[in-house]
Amino acid sequence: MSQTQLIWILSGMQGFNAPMTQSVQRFVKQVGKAINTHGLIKAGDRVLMGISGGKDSLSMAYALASRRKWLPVQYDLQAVMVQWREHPIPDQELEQLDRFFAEIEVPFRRIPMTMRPPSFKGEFNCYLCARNRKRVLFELAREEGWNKIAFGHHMDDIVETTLMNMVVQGRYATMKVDQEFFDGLLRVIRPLCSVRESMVARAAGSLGLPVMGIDCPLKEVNLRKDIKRIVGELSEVHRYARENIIRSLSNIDLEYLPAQS
Ligand SMILES: Nc1ncnc2c1ncn2[C@@H]1O[C@H](COP(=O)(O)OP(=O)(O)OP(=O)(O)O)[C@@H](O)[C@H]1O
Repeated sequence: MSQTQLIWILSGMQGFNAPMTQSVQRFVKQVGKAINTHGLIKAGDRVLMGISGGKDSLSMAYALASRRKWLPVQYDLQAVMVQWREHPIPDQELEQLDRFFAEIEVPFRRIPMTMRPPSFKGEFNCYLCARNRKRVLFELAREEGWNKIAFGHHMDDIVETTLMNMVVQGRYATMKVDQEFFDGLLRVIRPLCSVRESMVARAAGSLGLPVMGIDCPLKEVNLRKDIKRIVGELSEVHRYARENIIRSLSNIDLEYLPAQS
């Protein structure tokens, strides 16, 4: 057996602990930059990571777990998936997730929940789903003393939310990178805030993360999909359109605001 073959076999055995490829290194570095710029994770923090099984939250888990290995700053991590009974996940996918989290040494919990209680009569939508999931995670954090909840929203999510608020609600508002709740007892953080979706996708692909095919009947029809296409078109007009939309959120020139009608 040649030396190269041996290295290849050994790195395969290391799985998610194998040396990082360049695209993964770039991704983890960009996450670290956002964490440092916004002071998102500090020594002693207890961080609950919301895991959907999609590429974003799994990549986030990988980045936060990897950084913890080489940083002098220590923090606790736990991964939690709110598992909707209405959308059962195949056993094989669950096993792959369990294996991934065991390898990156992060405890992983699944909390089975019902999306629509029998008392619910209205029409279900993405907003209600996200609100239910947040409620479950907030309750868990309060009961167990986790002081931060991390979500895998990336730069494109933030840009899309900004445009959706402008177009649909006539509001210039966005998701916060670091949001305080209950007088600062709990904070919601978004460590992927300055990473483009394309960079997350490249890292997830290169790592071979066990990304689940999420079985949501609303995912192909929602408004976000249209806005995503428009953001893509804007970035063809200007390659830094996404970054500039984000910058504009803290660079508002009030002089140009029209009088309120
Ligand atoms: N079922 C869930 N349980 C726990 N956290 C969740 C769940 N679904 C979503 N989240 C958290 O909320 C974030 C945003 O959710 P959204 O449904 O918008 O996912 P997304 O942008 O497609 O990201 P992902 O690729 O992680 O699924 C996720 O990145 C994750 O951190």
